[in-house]
Amino acid sequence: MVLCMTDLTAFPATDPLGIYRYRDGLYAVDLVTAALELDFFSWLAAHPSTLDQICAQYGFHSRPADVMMTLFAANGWVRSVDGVFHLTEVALEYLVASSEWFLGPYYASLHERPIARDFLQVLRTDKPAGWSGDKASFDWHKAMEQEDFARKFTAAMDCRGRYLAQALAKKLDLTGRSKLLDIGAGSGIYACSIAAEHTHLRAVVFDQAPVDRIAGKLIAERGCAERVSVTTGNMFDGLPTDCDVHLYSNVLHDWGTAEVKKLLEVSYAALPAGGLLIIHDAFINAEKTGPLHVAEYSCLLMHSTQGKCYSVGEYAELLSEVGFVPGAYQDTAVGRGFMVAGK
Ligand SMILES: C[S@@+](CC[C@H](N)C(=O)[O-])C[C@H]1O[C@@H](n2cnc3c(N)ncnc32)[C@H](O)[C@@H]1O
Repeated sequence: MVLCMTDLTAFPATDPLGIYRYRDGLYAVDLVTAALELDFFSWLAAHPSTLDQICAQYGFHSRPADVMMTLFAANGWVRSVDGVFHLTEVALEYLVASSEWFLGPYYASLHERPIARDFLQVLRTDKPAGWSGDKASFDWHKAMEQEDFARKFTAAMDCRGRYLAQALAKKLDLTGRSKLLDIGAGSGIYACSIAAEHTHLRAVVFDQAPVDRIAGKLIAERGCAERVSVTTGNMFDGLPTDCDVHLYSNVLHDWGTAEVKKLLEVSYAALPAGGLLIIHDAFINAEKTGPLHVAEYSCLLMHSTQGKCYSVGEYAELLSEVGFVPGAYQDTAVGRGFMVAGK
């Protein structure tokens, strides 16, 4: 019997990197524009500073300021020496107002771009753009409970995952594992692709309404319903206890550190001894100097959610605090990768 009507193990013939990258990196230019509007680089040239000192000087919060400095480090515009950020030669030549090569005025016409304006707010409030203000008070997490928004957003995650999920599935070692829980699964594309690749495995797609219904329909259409089921729930309230593998794919990056830690705790409580946790996401490297693609994507997440792209080191620290034993990080495709941890 054919379990998956769509062949979720087949790989496309060409590399979509450039197409993902325009979408992922869209907001980075607006964060650079916001910093230039504040003449941030001229100040940093005269005052090499730690992240805390930068936050104190500008009234910034550490999450958005960290995303900003990681973007500048990934571009090679700042270098951190013992936690103190210094401008590099290229930034001193082109980003400092007193330099004859200063390019600030070239960006001045971009100051009024809505996302650049938003970034000034997010840096100062730590609130995702539109959440705090009167702009129709858009709340991404609330919007996901509405049928129309959830359908569109889930379709976006699904098509993105069609390629990424296979790249992940092919690299995972799930020997001896029996049941995977895909938490905040969206359409279930990751659970279906992993089940297609690892034919001994069953999977459970865990999400909230109405995404659960959307997922159920797509799983059936893909012919995967025999081994992939759907469970509805709030992931912060507890998880099914009959799975020996947990997957968080592109979920933790939507949340602040406190919520990430809470989700890891919920997973730790639900997994059996010897259980495996997989974080699939876009990771900043341990030194927080890149990759540039991920540093750019982190700008978008910082703008629109409570999260960001966390570094390998930040995840390892949180996992250890909760009791997991963090494992190695591995690249998959288009700036993504995964990290495993054992209970
Ligand atoms: C960014 S999407 C990731 C979807 C999919 N894992 C992927 O990699 O494309 C985040 C998902 O988390 C789900 N989610 C958010 N809050 C949740 C909650 N409290 N309980 C369960 N699922 C939740 C959303 O409905 C959404 O499907």
